[in-house]
Parts: sequence; structure tokens; C-alpha cells
Amino acid sequence: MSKKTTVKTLNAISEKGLSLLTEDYQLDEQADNPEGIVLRSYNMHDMTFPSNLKAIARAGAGVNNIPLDRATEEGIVVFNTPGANANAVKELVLTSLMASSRQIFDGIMWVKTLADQGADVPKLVEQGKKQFVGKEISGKTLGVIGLGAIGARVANDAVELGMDVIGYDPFISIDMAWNLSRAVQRVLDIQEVFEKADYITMHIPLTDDTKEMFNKDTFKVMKDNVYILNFSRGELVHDDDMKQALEDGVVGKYITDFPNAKTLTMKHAIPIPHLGASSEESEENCAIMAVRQLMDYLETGNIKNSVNFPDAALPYRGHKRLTAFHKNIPNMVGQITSVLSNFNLNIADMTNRSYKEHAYTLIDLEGDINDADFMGLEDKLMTIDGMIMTRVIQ
Ligand SMILES: NC(=O)C1=CN([C@@H]2O[C@H](COP(=O)(O)OP(=O)(O)OC[C@H]3O[C@@H](n4cnc5c(N)ncnc54)[C@H](O)[C@@H]3O)[C@@H](O)[C@H]2O)C=CC1
Ligand SMILES: O=C(O)CCC(=O)C(=O)O
Repeated sequence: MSKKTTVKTLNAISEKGLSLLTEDYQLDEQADNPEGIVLRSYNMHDMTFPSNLKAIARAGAGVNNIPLDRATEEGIVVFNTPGANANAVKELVLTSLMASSRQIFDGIMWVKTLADQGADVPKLVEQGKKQFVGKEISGKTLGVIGLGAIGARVANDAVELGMDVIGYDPFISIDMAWNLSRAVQRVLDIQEVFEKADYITMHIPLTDDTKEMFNKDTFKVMKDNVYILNFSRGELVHDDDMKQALEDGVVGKYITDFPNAKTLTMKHAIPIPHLGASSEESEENCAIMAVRQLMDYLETGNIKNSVNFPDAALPYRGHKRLTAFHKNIPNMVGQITSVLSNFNLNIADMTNRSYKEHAYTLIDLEGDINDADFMGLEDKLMTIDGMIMTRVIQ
């Protein structure tokens, strides 16, 4: 019996996805040395990668919880599931936008304080409700920073709700640009969003460039009483500056899906316990996509939706296949094919794709090849300068 491939989960992953793992796999939450890992927001930064680990599948969008550079250096592919939870996040953004604008959260908290007022409750409600007069969003300006899977959906639906929408994304993909409503006004300078918007929602990854993008300098430019929605990552906002801006009334409300000890005590902050992607549908979509991508890579070497390797695929026709991940430098393919010819192995098909400083080569080998024909092949390939990882799939 051939050895099963071990997959470990680091968070609760929907059964709809995990049940796709066939009998060739064993799912083991305690495994020390799995070939694949599936996770959601688990922080992997302090984790040493197991020696057998080949792939990490993030059931979700953000990958700031995974040490990408280290994974790349160790030849471990990292996947995410673009768009799979975007509708869930969009719905919660729009819910929060409307609910906060109508002071629903404050109103609910207040009305609960009347619990011991007996028959007077209806009268007190009618007297007290004037504290919670809100604003309609129709006709107001929404600034959307980041027009990817979530931002584009939020922008389009906000247009349908009667808002004037300004969008900023200097790196927008062609697909997203096509999907964007023509009523969304795209701007090239983020300052324009800060200056004009009554509500600002951010849908960007956390990177060195975006960290604390919302700070006292950017608050200075914004309209007084602007509402800020953060369903992206807590670290995009400078907490102390936000606290001050809320106290000064520069920011009217801060709705954040990423509570921490500071935001929980901020006046006018509305903390949500990271529920953006927590819908049944989104959890299933993400798990199914993550597990499929992981299995495809482990079984065929094909890559789709990686954040650190190039996407690459060859139709898998049962050939013995060699995969190699290496530096994107001249003559790597030449050196690989030369090693193959020294081993008397003939190429049936191949592809080579690059992403930034790295490249990935998939080679199908022709004919009936025995295990013995591969003896020493991977060791030899690993002696090529710039080679990071090789794998024979048989
Ligand atoms: N609250 C939650 O549960 C969830 C949070 N997220 C967060 O939302 C973020 C966005 O998710 P998606 O829309 O699915 O990702 P995406 O990759 O589809 O879109 C991100 C967009 O941000 C743009 N962008 C990057 N840097 C930018 C910058 N400096 N200024 C303006 N635009 C910039 C990119 O060009 C891209 O279009 C994720 O990175 C993650 O951190 C995602 C899913 C669930
Ligand atoms: O898995 C989750 O609940 C978090 C989703 C998220 O933050 C993301 O996809 O970036």
C-alpha cells in the first residue's frame, strides 16, 4: 500500500472542503510533518516549517499571517482563494455602513439599559430615540480604497444604493476594472478620496506599504465626522491616531472587524469580532477552493492562485512528471534538460513560468520509466546553482 499524503489543518475548516480529500490522504490535526497545511487566520510566523511541507492553502484572501518570503526560500507554495469570501465581506460592509449611519448599534445598547423599566419602556423609547437620529447613505459619497474582489463589489452595490462612489486602486486588475460599474468614479490620487468622502471603506492587503496608512496626517485631510470602515486588517490604522481623531470628532465612527485592546475602549468605535468572512457560504467556498488547489498541486504539480509561485499548468496525462522551483536566472531550463538527458530521460511536454525573482518548471517525461531511472535525479538537480526545490510525481 502506498503511503498516504498527510494534510494538517490549523483552523476550523469547513467539512465541505475537507471531505474532498480522497482515501489517498490522511487528515491529521496533530501531524508533525504534513505535506500540506490548510488554514484560515492562524499566525504561522513563529512556526518552523515541517521538513515534508510542500504547500500551504489559505482558505481566505489575506496572507499576512503566513511568512511568504520564508516559504518561498524553502520551496513551499502558498495558495489563497481569491474572491471566495468576497460576497460575505461585502454584505457585512454594507450592513455596517447602513447600521452605523442610522446609529443602530448605539441605539440597541441604549435600549437594553431600559430592561428594568417595566411598563414605562415604550414611553421611554419614544422619549429617548431622538438621541439616535441617523443619516441616510443615499446621496452621500463613499470612498473605496482597493477595488479588488471585495472593494469592487462594495463599490458597485453602493452605487445601487444611491451613493456617489469614488474608487482608488493604482493596481486594479483588468478583470476588476471590467466588472466595475461605470458610475464608480476612479481617482488617481488617494487624497481625493480622503478629501471628498463621507464614508471611507478600505479593501487592501496589509503590506509594508499600506501599514498604518490611516494616521493623523491622512485624518487631517478628511471631512469632519467621516465614517471609516476597516474590514481589511487592523494594522492599516494607527490606533492612537484613530483614538484621537474619534475624540476630536474628525472621525465620527470607526467600524473595525479587527478589535484589539485599544480599539475596544475607543469612543465611537464599533468593534466586530472578525466576522467578515464568517458566513456558511463563504466558509464552504474558501475550503473547497483551498483543498482543490492543494490537492491539484500535490498530485500534479499544477499551480493556480498561488501568492508566491507563478501559476503554471500542464494537462496531467499520467506521465511521470518533474517539477522544479528555482531562481529566475538564465540557463536554468537548459541545465535541467541537460541533467535529464544525462539520465537518458526524454521530455514529452514542458512549461516554465516566472514570478518576480523565481520560476517554476513542469516537465512531463516520455515513455515507460522505472523508479530506478530516477535514482539520484533529484539530488543531481539540486546541485544546480539557483535550484530551490524539485519533486518527481509518479
Ligand atoms: N474581514 C475579513 O474577514 C476579510 C478581510 N479580508 C481582507 O481584505 C483584503 C482585500 O481582500 P480582496 O478584495 O479579496 O483582495 P483582492 O486582492 O481581490 O483586492 C485587493 C485590491 O487592493 C489593491 N491594492 C493593493 N495595494 C493598494 C494600495 N496601496 N492602494 C489601493 N489599492 C491597493 C489591489 O490592486 C487589489 O485590487 C485582504 O487582503 C484581507 O486583508 C479579506 C477577506 C475577508
Ligand atoms: O477566515 C477568516 O475568517 C478570515 C478571513 C480573512 O480575513 C481573509 O480572508 O483575509
